[in-house]
Amino acid sequence: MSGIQFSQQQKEDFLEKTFTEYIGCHPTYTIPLIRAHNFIMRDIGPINTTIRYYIAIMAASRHRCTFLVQFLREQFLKIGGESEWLKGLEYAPIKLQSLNMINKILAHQPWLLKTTHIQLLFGQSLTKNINSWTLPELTHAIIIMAHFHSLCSLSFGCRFGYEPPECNVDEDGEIEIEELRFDNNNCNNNNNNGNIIKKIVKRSPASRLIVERCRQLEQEDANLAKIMNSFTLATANIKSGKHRNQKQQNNNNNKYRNKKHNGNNNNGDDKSTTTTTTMTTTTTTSTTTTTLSSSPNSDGSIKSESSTNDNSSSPSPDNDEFHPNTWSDDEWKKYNFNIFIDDPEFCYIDFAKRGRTTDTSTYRIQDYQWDDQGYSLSNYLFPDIASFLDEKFKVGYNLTYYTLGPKTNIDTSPFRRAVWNYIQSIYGIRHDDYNYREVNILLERQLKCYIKHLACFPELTPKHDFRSVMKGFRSSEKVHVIIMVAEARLQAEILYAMRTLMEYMKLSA
Ligand SMILES: CC(C)C[C@H](N)C(=O)O
Repeated sequence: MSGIQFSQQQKEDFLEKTFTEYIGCHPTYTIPLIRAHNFIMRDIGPINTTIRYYIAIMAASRHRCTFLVQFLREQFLKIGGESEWLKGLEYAPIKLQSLNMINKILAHQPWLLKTTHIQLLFGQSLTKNINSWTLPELTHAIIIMAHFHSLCSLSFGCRFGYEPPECNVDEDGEIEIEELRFDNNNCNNNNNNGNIIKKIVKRSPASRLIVERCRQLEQEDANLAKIMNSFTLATANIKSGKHRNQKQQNNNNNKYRNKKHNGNNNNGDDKSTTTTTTMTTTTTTSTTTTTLSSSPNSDGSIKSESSTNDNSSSPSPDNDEFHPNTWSDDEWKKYNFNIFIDDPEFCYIDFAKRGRTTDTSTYRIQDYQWDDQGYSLSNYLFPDIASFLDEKFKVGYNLTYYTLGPKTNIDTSPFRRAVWNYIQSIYGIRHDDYNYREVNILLERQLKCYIKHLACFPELTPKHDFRSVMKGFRSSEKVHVIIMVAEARLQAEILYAMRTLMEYMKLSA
Protein backbone atom coordinates (compact mmCIF):
# COMPACT_ATOMS: atom_id res chain seq x y z
CA MET A 1 0.00 0.00 0.00
CA SER A 2 2.93 2.33 0.30
CA GLY A 3 3.04 4.71 -2.59
CA ILE A 4 -0.70 5.36 -2.63
CA GLN A 5 -1.22 9.04 -3.14
CA PHE A 6 -4.19 10.98 -1.92
CA SER A 7 -5.52 13.76 -4.06
CA GLN A 8 -5.05 17.30 -2.85
CA GLN A 9 -8.77 17.54 -2.31
CA GLN A 10 -8.79 14.46 -0.08
CA LYS A 11 -5.93 15.84 1.93
CA GLU A 12 -7.58 19.18 2.44
CA ASP A 13 -10.85 17.63 3.27
CA PHE A 14 -9.96 15.00 5.78
CA LEU A 15 -6.33 14.14 6.07
CA GLU A 16 -5.19 17.52 7.23
CA LYS A 17 -5.08 18.33 10.92
CA THR A 18 -5.49 15.55 13.40
CA PHE A 19 -5.91 12.50 11.29
CA THR A 20 -2.97 13.10 9.00
CA GLU A 21 -0.74 13.88 11.86
CA TYR A 22 -1.54 11.10 14.21
CA ILE A 23 -3.13 8.20 12.49
CA GLY A 24 -0.94 8.47 9.44
CA CYS A 25 1.62 6.32 11.23
CA HIS A 26 -0.76 3.44 10.51
CA PRO A 27 -1.36 3.73 6.77
CA THR A 28 -2.84 0.25 6.73
CA TYR A 29 -5.66 1.77 8.73
CA THR A 30 -5.63 5.35 7.44
CA ILE A 31 -6.28 4.25 3.89
CA PRO A 32 -9.47 2.26 4.55
CA LEU A 33 -10.59 4.94 6.98
CA ILE A 34 -10.39 7.58 4.29
CA ARG A 35 -11.94 5.30 1.71
CA ALA A 36 -14.89 4.58 3.98
CA HIS A 37 -15.20 8.22 4.98
CA ASN A 38 -15.28 9.35 1.38
CA PHE A 39 -17.82 6.72 0.47
CA ILE A 40 -20.09 7.61 3.37
CA MET A 41 -19.82 11.36 2.94
CA ARG A 42 -19.26 11.96 -0.75
CA ASP A 43 -20.11 9.06 -2.96
CA ILE A 44 -23.50 8.35 -4.43
CA GLY A 45 -25.85 7.37 -1.63
CA PRO A 46 -29.44 7.58 -0.47
CA ILE A 47 -28.96 10.89 1.35
CA ASN A 48 -28.12 14.24 -0.20
CA THR A 49 -24.63 15.49 0.62
CA THR A 50 -25.48 18.61 2.60
CA ILE A 51 -27.84 16.58 4.76
CA ARG A 52 -25.05 14.08 5.40
CA TYR A 53 -22.87 16.84 6.81
CA TYR A 54 -25.66 18.09 9.00
CA ILE A 55 -26.24 14.62 10.41
CA ALA A 56 -22.51 14.38 11.04
CA ILE A 57 -22.61 17.67 12.95
CA MET A 58 -25.42 16.28 15.11
CA ALA A 59 -23.38 13.14 15.77
CA ALA A 60 -20.11 14.91 16.63
CA SER A 61 -22.04 17.31 18.89
CA ARG A 62 -23.09 14.42 21.10
CA HIS A 63 -19.46 14.17 22.18
CA ARG A 64 -18.79 17.90 22.00
CA CYS A 65 -16.00 17.40 19.52
CA THR A 66 -14.99 20.91 18.53
CA PHE A 67 -12.51 19.77 15.96
CA LEU A 68 -15.06 17.72 14.04
CA VAL A 69 -17.98 20.09 14.49
CA GLN A 70 -15.93 23.06 13.24
CA PHE A 71 -14.63 21.06 10.31
CA LEU A 72 -18.10 19.78 9.41
CA ARG A 73 -19.70 23.20 9.66
CA GLU A 74 -17.12 24.54 7.22
CA GLN A 75 -17.74 21.66 4.84
CA PHE A 76 -21.48 22.06 5.15
CA LEU A 77 -21.32 25.69 4.10
CA LYS A 78 -18.74 25.00 1.41
CA ILE A 79 -21.04 22.57 -0.36
CA GLY A 80 -23.98 24.93 -0.20
CA GLY A 81 -25.69 23.97 3.05
CA GLU A 82 -28.24 26.41 4.51
CA SER A 83 -26.39 28.65 6.94
CA GLU A 84 -29.64 29.14 8.82
CA TRP A 85 -29.59 25.49 9.89
CA LEU A 86 -26.34 26.10 11.74
CA LYS A 87 -28.23 28.24 14.22
CA GLY A 88 -29.48 25.01 15.69
CA LEU A 89 -31.48 21.91 15.11
CA GLU A 90 -34.79 23.72 15.43
CA TYR A 91 -33.89 25.63 12.24
CA ALA A 92 -33.33 22.40 10.32
CA PRO A 93 -36.07 20.37 8.62
CA ILE A 94 -38.27 18.26 10.87
CA LYS A 95 -37.01 15.19 9.12
CA LEU A 96 -33.53 15.86 10.46
CA GLN A 97 -34.82 16.75 13.89
CA SER A 98 -36.49 13.38 14.06
CA LEU A 99 -33.06 11.71 14.09
CA ASN A 100 -32.33 13.18 17.48
CA MET A 101 -33.52 10.20 19.42
CA ILE A 102 -31.53 7.56 17.60
CA ASN A 103 -28.49 9.82 17.55
CA LYS A 104 -28.42 9.97 21.32
CA ILE A 105 -29.25 6.32 21.82
CA LEU A 106 -26.62 5.12 19.38
CA ALA A 107 -23.99 7.42 20.82
CA HIS A 108 -24.45 6.47 24.44
CA GLN A 109 -26.66 3.45 25.06
CA PRO A 110 -27.11 1.61 21.76
CA TRP A 111 -28.69 -1.35 23.51
CA LEU A 112 -31.80 0.80 24.03
CA LEU A 113 -32.54 1.03 20.31
CA LYS A 114 -35.89 -0.59 19.61
CA THR A 115 -38.09 -1.14 16.59
CA THR A 116 -40.48 1.49 17.96
CA HIS A 117 -37.80 4.16 17.45
CA ILE A 118 -37.45 3.05 13.86
CA GLN A 119 -41.20 2.89 13.40
CA LEU A 120 -41.52 6.53 14.43
CA LEU A 121 -39.16 7.62 11.68
CA PHE A 122 -41.06 5.87 8.96
CA GLY A 123 -44.52 7.06 9.85
CA GLN A 124 -47.59 4.95 9.20
CA SER A 125 -48.32 4.27 5.58
CA LEU A 126 -51.23 6.71 5.64
CA THR A 127 -49.25 9.48 7.25
CA LYS A 128 -46.13 8.98 5.13
CA ASN A 129 -44.97 12.36 3.97
CA ILE A 130 -41.94 14.40 3.16
CA ASN A 131 -40.66 13.93 6.70
CA SER A 132 -40.69 10.16 6.63
CA TRP A 133 -37.47 8.24 6.18
CA THR A 134 -36.97 5.32 3.83
CA LEU A 135 -34.98 2.28 4.92
CA PRO A 136 -31.96 3.05 2.70
CA GLU A 137 -31.92 6.67 3.89
CA LEU A 138 -32.14 5.65 7.50
CA THR A 139 -29.35 3.11 7.07
CA HIS A 140 -27.16 5.78 5.55
CA ALA A 141 -28.02 8.20 8.38
CA ILE A 142 -27.24 5.57 11.02
CA ILE A 143 -23.90 4.81 9.44
CA ILE A 144 -23.00 8.51 9.32
CA MET A 145 -23.87 8.86 12.99
CA ALA A 146 -21.97 5.78 14.08
CA HIS A 147 -18.98 6.78 11.93
CA PHE A 148 -18.80 10.19 13.58
CA HIS A 149 -19.35 8.92 17.12
CA SER A 150 -16.39 6.68 16.53
CA LEU A 151 -14.35 9.49 14.98
CA CYS A 152 -14.91 11.43 18.19
CA SER A 153 -13.11 8.69 20.10
CA LEU A 154 -10.33 8.73 17.54
CA SER A 155 -10.15 12.47 17.53
CA PHE A 156 -10.05 13.01 21.28
CA GLY A 157 -7.70 10.09 21.70
CA CYS A 158 -5.16 11.49 19.28
CA ARG A 159 -5.58 15.22 19.06
CA PHE A 160 -5.60 15.93 22.71
CA GLY A 161 -3.42 13.31 24.17
CA TYR A 162 -0.19 13.65 22.44
CA GLU A 163 2.19 16.07 24.05
CA PRO A 164 5.13 15.97 24.18
CA PRO A 165 6.36 13.51 21.55
CA GLU A 166 8.52 10.63 22.67
CA CYS A 167 12.15 11.39 22.16
CA ASN A 168 15.69 10.31 22.94
CA VAL A 169 18.80 12.38 23.43
CA ASP A 170 21.91 11.00 21.82
CA GLU A 171 25.50 11.58 22.89
CA ASP A 172 26.01 14.54 20.58
CA GLY A 173 23.20 16.37 22.21
CA GLU A 174 20.92 15.96 19.26
CA ILE A 175 17.38 15.01 19.92
CA GLU A 176 15.59 12.33 18.08
CA ILE A 177 11.90 12.99 18.01
CA GLU A 178 9.41 10.41 17.01
CA GLU A 179 7.19 12.06 14.53
CA LEU A 180 4.00 10.33 13.70
CA ARG A 181 3.43 12.09 10.45
CA PHE A 182 2.06 10.50 7.39
CA ASP A 183 4.56 10.14 4.62
CA ASN A 184 3.56 8.04 1.67
CA ASN A 185 7.09 7.49 0.51
CA ASN A 186 8.35 6.22 3.81
CA CYS A 187 5.53 3.97 4.80
CA ASN A 188 6.12 0.32 4.70
CA ASN A 189 3.41 -1.82 6.17
CA ASN A 190 5.78 -4.54 7.23
CA ASN A 191 8.07 -2.17 8.96
CA ASN A 192 8.70 -3.42 12.46
CA ASN A 193 9.06 0.10 13.71
CA GLY A 194 5.40 0.72 13.24
CA ASN A 195 6.03 3.22 10.48
CA ILE A 196 7.49 5.78 12.78
CA ILE A 197 9.31 8.47 10.97
CA LYS A 198 12.09 9.92 13.01
CA LYS A 199 13.54 13.33 12.64
CA ILE A 200 16.76 14.64 14.14
CA VAL A 201 16.64 18.17 15.38
CA LYS A 202 19.39 20.27 16.96
CA ARG A 203 19.07 21.03 20.60
CA SER A 204 17.85 24.57 21.15
CA PRO A 205 16.90 26.45 24.29
CA ALA A 206 13.29 25.83 23.45
CA SER A 207 13.90 22.13 23.50
CA ARG A 208 15.07 22.08 27.09
CA LEU A 209 11.67 21.00 28.21
CA ILE A 210 11.78 18.12 25.81
CA VAL A 211 15.17 17.10 27.14
CA GLU A 212 13.77 17.01 30.63
CA ARG A 213 10.92 14.91 29.42
CA CYS A 214 13.42 12.59 27.76
CA ARG A 215 15.15 12.05 31.07
CA GLN A 216 11.86 11.14 32.65
CA LEU A 217 11.17 8.74 29.83
CA GLU A 218 14.57 7.14 30.29
CA GLN A 219 13.77 6.51 33.91
CA GLU A 220 10.46 5.02 32.98
CA ASP A 221 12.24 2.87 30.44
CA ALA A 222 14.27 1.30 33.22
CA ASN A 223 11.14 -0.60 34.17
CA LEU A 224 10.31 -1.50 30.63
CA ALA A 225 12.16 -4.76 30.29
CA LYS A 226 10.50 -6.06 33.43
CA ILE A 227 7.06 -5.08 32.29
CA MET A 228 7.44 -6.52 28.85
CA ASN A 229 8.79 -9.77 30.22
CA SER A 230 5.81 -10.22 32.46
CA PHE A 231 3.51 -9.42 29.56
CA THR A 232 5.17 -12.01 27.38
CA LEU A 233 4.77 -14.50 30.18
CA ALA A 234 1.08 -13.71 30.62
CA THR A 235 0.50 -14.03 26.89
CA ALA A 236 2.33 -17.34 26.77
CA ASN A 237 0.30 -18.60 29.73
CA ILE A 238 -2.92 -17.73 28.01
CA LYS A 239 -1.86 -19.52 24.87
CA SER A 240 -0.78 -22.61 26.77
CA GLY A 241 -3.92 -22.57 28.89
CA LYS A 242 -2.01 -21.94 32.11
CA HIS A 243 -4.24 -18.99 32.90
CA ARG A 244 -6.78 -21.54 34.01
CA ASN A 245 -4.61 -22.10 37.03
CA GLN A 246 -4.61 -18.41 37.54
CA LYS A 247 -8.37 -18.46 37.24
CA GLN A 248 -8.46 -21.12 39.90
CA GLN A 249 -6.34 -18.99 42.17
CA ASN A 250 -8.49 -16.00 41.54
CA ASN A 251 -11.60 -17.92 42.32
CA ASN A 252 -10.12 -18.27 45.77
CA ASN A 253 -9.67 -14.59 45.95
CA ASN A 254 -12.27 -13.18 48.31
CA LYS A 255 -12.59 -9.83 46.67
CA TYR A 256 -13.33 -11.36 43.31
CA ARG A 257 -15.75 -13.84 44.79
CA ASN A 258 -17.66 -11.08 46.54
CA LYS A 259 -17.79 -8.97 43.46
CA LYS A 260 -19.05 -11.84 41.40
CA HIS A 261 -21.73 -12.55 43.93
CA ASN A 262 -22.78 -8.96 43.67
CA GLY A 263 -23.28 -9.56 39.97
CA ASN A 264 -21.11 -6.66 38.91
CA ASN A 265 -18.66 -8.36 36.67
CA ASN A 266 -20.36 -8.04 33.33
CA ASN A 267 -17.77 -5.81 31.77
CA GLY A 268 -14.77 -7.86 32.65
CA ASP A 269 -13.89 -5.21 35.22
CA ASP A 270 -12.27 -6.66 38.22
CA LYS A 271 -11.35 -4.53 41.15
CA SER A 272 -8.98 -7.17 42.43
CA THR A 273 -6.52 -6.78 39.61
CA THR A 274 -4.46 -9.96 39.58
CA THR A 275 -0.79 -10.23 40.19
CA THR A 276 -0.21 -11.07 36.56
CA THR A 277 -1.69 -7.78 35.43
CA THR A 278 0.85 -6.23 33.18
CA MET A 279 1.73 -3.53 30.75
CA THR A 280 2.17 -0.55 33.00
CA THR A 281 4.34 0.55 35.81
CA THR A 282 2.91 1.90 38.97
CA THR A 283 5.51 4.61 39.25
CA THR A 284 3.27 7.56 38.48
CA THR A 285 0.18 8.15 40.49
CA SER A 286 -1.57 11.32 39.53
CA THR A 287 -3.65 13.33 41.91
CA THR A 288 -6.93 14.53 40.58
CA THR A 289 -9.41 17.22 41.39
CA THR A 290 -13.00 17.17 40.32
CA THR A 291 -14.38 19.78 37.97
CA LEU A 292 -16.64 18.31 35.34
CA SER A 293 -19.35 15.74 35.39
CA SER A 294 -18.97 12.05 34.67
CA SER A 295 -15.67 10.28 34.45
CA PRO A 296 -14.55 6.72 34.96
CA ASN A 297 -13.39 5.76 38.39
CA SER A 298 -10.32 3.74 38.99
CA ASP A 299 -11.82 0.40 38.08
CA GLY A 300 -12.98 1.55 34.68
CA SER A 301 -16.56 2.28 35.62
CA ILE A 302 -18.01 5.74 35.38
CA LYS A 303 -18.77 7.95 38.32
CA SER A 304 -20.41 11.35 38.37
CA GLU A 305 -17.40 13.55 38.54
CA SER A 306 -14.39 14.09 36.45
CA SER A 307 -10.85 15.02 36.80
CA THR A 308 -8.21 17.44 35.89
CA ASN A 309 -4.65 16.54 36.61
CA ASP A 310 -2.61 18.31 39.20
CA ASN A 311 0.52 16.88 37.68
CA SER A 312 -0.04 18.11 34.17
CA SER A 313 2.19 20.93 33.08
CA SER A 314 0.41 24.23 32.65
CA PRO A 315 -1.41 24.18 29.35
CA SER A 316 -0.08 26.16 26.45
CA PRO A 317 -2.79 27.94 24.49
CA ASP A 318 -1.74 26.19 21.31
CA ASN A 319 -2.30 22.75 22.61
CA ASP A 320 -5.18 23.27 24.87
CA GLU A 321 -7.54 25.65 23.22
CA PHE A 322 -9.87 22.87 22.21
CA HIS A 323 -9.53 20.66 25.21
CA PRO A 324 -12.76 20.61 27.17
CA ASN A 325 -11.09 19.97 30.49
CA THR A 326 -9.30 23.28 30.24
CA TRP A 327 -12.20 25.37 29.09
CA SER A 328 -13.64 28.19 31.08
CA ASP A 329 -17.39 28.64 31.30
CA ASP A 330 -17.20 31.28 28.57
CA GLU A 331 -15.43 28.90 26.24
CA TRP A 332 -18.03 26.24 26.83
CA LYS A 333 -20.70 28.78 25.92
CA LYS A 334 -18.85 29.77 22.76
CA TYR A 335 -19.08 26.24 21.48
CA ASN A 336 -22.67 25.53 22.16
CA PHE A 337 -23.04 21.98 21.00
CA ASN A 338 -26.43 21.71 22.61
CA ILE A 339 -28.03 23.53 19.70
CA PHE A 340 -27.50 20.43 17.55
CA ILE A 341 -28.81 17.89 20.02
CA ASP A 342 -31.46 17.50 22.65
CA ASP A 343 -31.22 15.92 26.06
CA PRO A 344 -27.51 16.79 26.48
CA GLU A 345 -27.48 15.10 29.87
CA PHE A 346 -28.16 11.73 28.31
CA CYS A 347 -24.93 9.77 28.48
CA TYR A 348 -23.43 6.34 28.79
CA ILE A 349 -24.36 4.30 31.82
CA ASP A 350 -22.77 1.01 32.70
CA PHE A 351 -24.48 -1.70 30.76
CA ALA A 352 -24.24 -3.84 33.86
CA LYS A 353 -26.09 -1.19 35.85
CA ARG A 354 -28.82 -0.51 33.33
CA GLY A 355 -32.22 -0.18 34.98
CA ARG A 356 -34.09 -3.32 35.93
CA THR A 357 -37.05 -1.96 34.02
CA THR A 358 -35.33 -2.22 30.65
CA ASP A 359 -35.87 -5.48 28.84
CA THR A 360 -32.37 -5.39 27.42
CA SER A 361 -30.48 -8.59 27.75
CA THR A 362 -26.86 -9.15 26.90
CA TYR A 363 -26.19 -9.16 23.18
CA ARG A 364 -24.74 -12.51 22.20
CA ILE A 365 -22.50 -11.93 19.22
CA GLN A 366 -23.19 -15.46 18.02
CA ASP A 367 -26.83 -14.49 17.47
CA TYR A 368 -26.20 -11.55 15.21
CA GLN A 369 -22.70 -11.14 13.85
CA TRP A 370 -21.16 -8.59 11.59
CA ASP A 371 -19.60 -11.11 9.23
CA ASP A 372 -22.91 -12.70 8.32
CA GLN A 373 -26.06 -10.81 9.15
CA GLY A 374 -24.68 -7.29 9.71
CA TYR A 375 -22.66 -7.31 6.53
CA SER A 376 -25.44 -8.51 4.27
CA LEU A 377 -28.22 -6.36 5.70
CA SER A 378 -26.20 -3.14 5.58
CA ASN A 379 -25.13 -3.95 2.05
CA TYR A 380 -28.68 -4.70 1.02
CA LEU A 381 -29.96 -1.40 2.39
CA PHE A 382 -27.01 0.76 1.40
CA PRO A 383 -25.22 -0.98 -1.46
CA ASP A 384 -21.44 -1.30 -1.21
CA ILE A 385 -21.12 0.15 2.27
CA ALA A 386 -20.42 -3.20 3.89
CA SER A 387 -17.08 -3.80 2.22
CA PHE A 388 -15.83 -0.37 3.30
CA LEU A 389 -16.82 -0.98 6.89
CA ASP A 390 -15.58 -4.53 6.80
CA GLU A 391 -12.14 -3.49 5.63
CA LYS A 392 -11.88 -1.09 8.52
CA PHE A 393 -13.12 -3.57 11.12
CA LYS A 394 -10.69 -6.19 9.88
CA VAL A 395 -7.73 -3.83 10.04
CA GLY A 396 -8.86 -2.55 13.44
CA TYR A 397 -8.97 -6.10 14.75
CA ASN A 398 -6.03 -7.70 12.96
CA LEU A 399 -3.47 -4.96 12.55
CA THR A 400 -0.15 -5.97 14.04
CA TYR A 401 3.52 -5.23 13.61
CA TYR A 402 4.48 -8.05 15.99
CA THR A 403 6.03 -5.54 18.31
CA LEU A 404 5.52 -4.45 21.83
CA GLY A 405 7.56 -1.47 22.91
CA PRO A 406 11.16 -2.45 22.25
CA LYS A 407 10.33 -6.12 21.72
CA THR A 408 9.90 -7.64 18.31
CA ASN A 409 8.42 -10.89 16.98
CA ILE A 410 5.68 -10.92 19.58
CA ASP A 411 2.26 -12.36 18.97
CA THR A 412 0.08 -9.63 20.42
CA SER A 413 -3.23 -11.18 19.42
CA PRO A 414 -4.32 -12.06 23.00
CA PHE A 415 -3.82 -8.44 24.04
CA ARG A 416 -5.59 -7.06 20.99
CA ARG A 417 -8.49 -9.48 21.38
CA ALA A 418 -8.79 -8.47 25.03
CA VAL A 419 -9.00 -4.79 24.09
CA TRP A 420 -11.61 -5.44 21.41
CA ASN A 421 -13.79 -7.73 23.49
CA TYR A 422 -13.54 -5.48 26.51
CA ILE A 423 -14.84 -2.50 24.52
CA GLN A 424 -17.72 -4.52 23.15
CA SER A 425 -18.55 -5.85 26.60
CA ILE A 426 -18.85 -2.24 27.76
CA TYR A 427 -21.71 -2.05 25.27
CA GLY A 428 -23.25 -5.29 26.44
CA ILE A 429 -21.91 -7.47 23.63
CA ARG A 430 -20.57 -10.84 24.70
CA HIS A 431 -18.48 -13.25 22.68
CA ASP A 432 -19.46 -16.68 24.00
CA ASP A 433 -16.25 -18.28 22.85
CA TYR A 434 -14.08 -15.82 24.77
CA ASN A 435 -12.79 -16.24 28.28
CA TYR A 436 -13.27 -12.81 29.82
CA ARG A 437 -10.74 -13.59 32.51
CA GLU A 438 -8.12 -12.82 29.91
CA VAL A 439 -9.26 -9.21 29.95
CA ASN A 440 -8.29 -8.91 33.57
CA ILE A 441 -5.05 -10.71 33.04
CA LEU A 442 -3.92 -8.61 30.10
CA LEU A 443 -5.42 -5.19 30.67
CA GLU A 444 -4.50 -3.50 33.86
CA ARG A 445 -7.08 -1.39 35.60
CA GLN A 446 -5.83 1.98 34.47
CA LEU A 447 -5.79 0.86 30.86
CA LYS A 448 -9.34 -0.46 31.09
CA CYS A 449 -10.40 2.80 32.61
CA TYR A 450 -8.73 4.75 29.78
CA ILE A 451 -10.30 2.57 27.12
CA LYS A 452 -13.73 2.85 28.65
CA HIS A 453 -13.37 6.61 28.97
CA LEU A 454 -12.32 6.96 25.36
CA ALA A 455 -15.15 4.82 24.07
CA CYS A 456 -17.94 6.21 26.23
CA PHE A 457 -16.89 9.71 27.26
CA PRO A 458 -14.21 10.67 24.74
CA GLU A 459 -14.76 14.37 25.40
CA LEU A 460 -13.77 13.89 29.02
CA THR A 461 -10.64 11.83 28.46
CA PRO A 462 -7.98 13.64 30.45
CA LYS A 463 -5.19 14.75 28.20
CA HIS A 464 -2.46 13.35 30.41
CA ASP A 465 -3.95 9.86 30.19
CA PHE A 466 -2.28 9.27 26.86
CA ARG A 467 1.06 9.59 28.61
CA SER A 468 0.27 7.90 31.84
CA VAL A 469 -1.35 4.73 30.54
CA MET A 470 0.29 2.04 28.45
CA LYS A 471 3.73 2.81 29.77
CA GLY A 472 6.34 1.11 27.70
CA PHE A 473 4.28 1.34 24.55
CA ARG A 474 5.48 3.36 21.62
CA SER A 475 3.34 6.36 20.73
CA SER A 476 2.29 4.59 17.56
CA GLU A 477 1.16 1.62 19.68
CA LYS A 478 -0.95 3.90 21.81
CA VAL A 479 -2.53 5.26 18.64
CA HIS A 480 -3.05 1.64 17.61
CA VAL A 481 -5.05 1.00 20.79
CA ILE A 482 -7.11 4.14 20.12
CA ILE A 483 -7.87 2.83 16.63
CA MET A 484 -9.12 -0.41 18.16
CA VAL A 485 -11.34 1.52 20.55
CA ALA A 486 -12.84 3.48 17.65
CA GLU A 487 -13.45 0.42 15.49
CA ALA A 488 -14.81 -1.89 18.17
CA ARG A 489 -17.15 0.86 19.28
CA LEU A 490 -18.26 1.54 15.72
CA GLN A 491 -18.97 -2.13 15.19
CA ALA A 492 -21.00 -2.31 18.38
CA GLU A 493 -23.20 0.60 17.29
CA ILE A 494 -23.66 -0.77 13.79
CA LEU A 495 -24.54 -4.23 15.13
CA TYR A 496 -27.25 -2.91 17.43
CA ALA A 497 -28.63 -0.73 14.64
CA MET A 498 -28.64 -3.49 12.01
CA ARG A 499 -30.18 -6.00 14.38
CA THR A 500 -32.99 -3.54 15.16
CA LEU A 501 -33.54 -2.76 11.48
CA MET A 502 -33.76 -6.47 10.80
CA GLU A 503 -36.36 -6.90 13.54
CA TYR A 504 -38.29 -3.94 12.18
CA MET A 505 -38.26 -5.40 8.68
CA LYS A 506 -39.49 -8.75 9.98
CA LEU A 507 -42.32 -7.06 11.86
CA SER A 508 -43.43 -4.99 8.93
CA ALA A 509 -43.06 -7.75 6.34
C1 LIG B 1 -1.41 -2.20 20.41
C2 LIG B 1 -0.06 -2.82 20.30
C3 LIG B 1 0.27 -3.54 21.55
C4 LIG B 1 0.03 -3.68 19.10
C5 LIG B 1 1.41 -4.19 18.79
N1 LIG B 1 2.36 -3.15 18.61
C6 LIG B 1 1.35 -5.07 17.56
O1 LIG B 1 2.10 -4.89 16.66
O2 LIG B 1 0.56 -5.94 17.47
